[in-house]
Amino acid sequence: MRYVSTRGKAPVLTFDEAMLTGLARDGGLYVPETIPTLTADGIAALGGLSYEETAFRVMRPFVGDAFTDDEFRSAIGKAYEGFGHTARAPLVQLAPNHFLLELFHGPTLAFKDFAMQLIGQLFQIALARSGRRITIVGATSGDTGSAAIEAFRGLDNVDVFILFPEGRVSDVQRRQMTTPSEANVHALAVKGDFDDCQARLKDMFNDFDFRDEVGLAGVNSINWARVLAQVVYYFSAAVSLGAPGRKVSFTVPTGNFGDIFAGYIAKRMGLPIERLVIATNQNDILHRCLTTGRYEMDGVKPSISPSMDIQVSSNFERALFEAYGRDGNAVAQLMEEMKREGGFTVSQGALQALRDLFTSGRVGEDETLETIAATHAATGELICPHTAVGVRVAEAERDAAVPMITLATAHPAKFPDAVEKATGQRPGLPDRMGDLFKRDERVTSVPNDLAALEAVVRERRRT
Ligand SMILES: Cc1ncc(COP(=O)(O)O)c(C=O)c1O
Ligand SMILES: N[C@@H](CCOP(=O)(O)O)C(=O)O
Repeated sequence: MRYVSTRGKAPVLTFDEAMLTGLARDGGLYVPETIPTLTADGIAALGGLSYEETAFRVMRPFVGDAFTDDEFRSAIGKAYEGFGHTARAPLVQLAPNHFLLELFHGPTLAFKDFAMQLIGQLFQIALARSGRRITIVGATSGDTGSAAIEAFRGLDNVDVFILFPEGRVSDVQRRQMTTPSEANVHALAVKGDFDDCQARLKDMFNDFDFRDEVGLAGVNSINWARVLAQVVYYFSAAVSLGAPGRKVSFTVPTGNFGDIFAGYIAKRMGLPIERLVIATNQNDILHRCLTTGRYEMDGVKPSISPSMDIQVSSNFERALFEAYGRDGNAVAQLMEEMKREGGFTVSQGALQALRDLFTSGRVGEDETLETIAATHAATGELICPHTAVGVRVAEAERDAAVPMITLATAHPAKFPDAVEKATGQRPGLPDRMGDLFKRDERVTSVPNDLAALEAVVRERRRT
């Protein structure tokens, strides 16, 4: 299996190379050259299997020769053994034909653990083989950062630097990143928003001297392996509701577009998905784009679902690549225009292709609170604000005939203030995290400036 860049000008790589490379050297994102499919029988055979075996069968065709079957199985086994639910990604019924897919039973209580725990294992195998050491730099609006730290903390051959927007993540999220005491972990509070963090991260990848000097690697959803690991739970959920014999739809609370792009890959692989619904908070660039055809920056507005406070949605580039018939030049031009003018207009043909695949909805702050309250009143479930954005859009978009699965992307205890405001109940952290607010914090405040950030990485990384 080979991987090509969405901008068409970077070297073609194998799975492990693409995983260790992160951003392509032409600024694009790696995608598989072809998308493997599973037959209806192959999908039906997933029924009743463990999450781990499903993961192996769904992801194996994308991995090629990069890992042996034994290595890959062992990595999957270790990745999910620490999850707090035997099903790993259980489904809970919210209403007739509306289900929540709980993706927050991993070590840091958000869906990011599904991919990060796996790539942590795969990186270790690949690095041990090559004898390399790397510097991971990640950008986070709150959840990716702690998941990355959890997956890579304490490793001798990896340093992890996480850029997060100062003052714009929840207290639990910040403490998950600032309290680990391992010497290879560095939490950097950037004076800016998530878009600034992600832009500086991409600037670092495009500074080839720096990139090569520090052995830069990326674990954001820039990294294809992150997206791939998230494809699995679309299969496990759909099969448990009757796929391939029965169609299902998914609503996905969306920011950087990685999670819903994984759903698109599942559909391309043959999973009978009727609709993929994008749910945004007030940072609604994706909803506006699907509605108007114009993808235009509007400034990040802080919200009570802070992990989705994103405007420049990294993986949308992967969707554009598909919508433009895999034309890397066209994508490169759009991305240039975005950089120059802060927006671009999607061609009619590509817009239609996107609309054939995705529908969308936007949820304001009060509606998010109302949805947390209404869900609690109707079902007794406490849901996080991101999940609430999904539930609200799903309720508006779903039709009675096809089961709708809304992705519950984080544990409510990561956002206790919003949940308490809506329901009067303050969700508690699991016992193993009970001392989170007693631990010492270690964080460096850094300006939103490439040279300053690169200087911190150079100075702190171990050589
Ligand atoms: C809790 C939560 N929900 C939803 C999202 C959106 O996911 P994506 O960026 O893959 O669209 C994120 C992060 O991006 C998140 O942390
Ligand atoms: N919401 C994310 C933003 C970064 O997402 P990624 O999936 O591109 O790594 C976060 O919580 O950090």
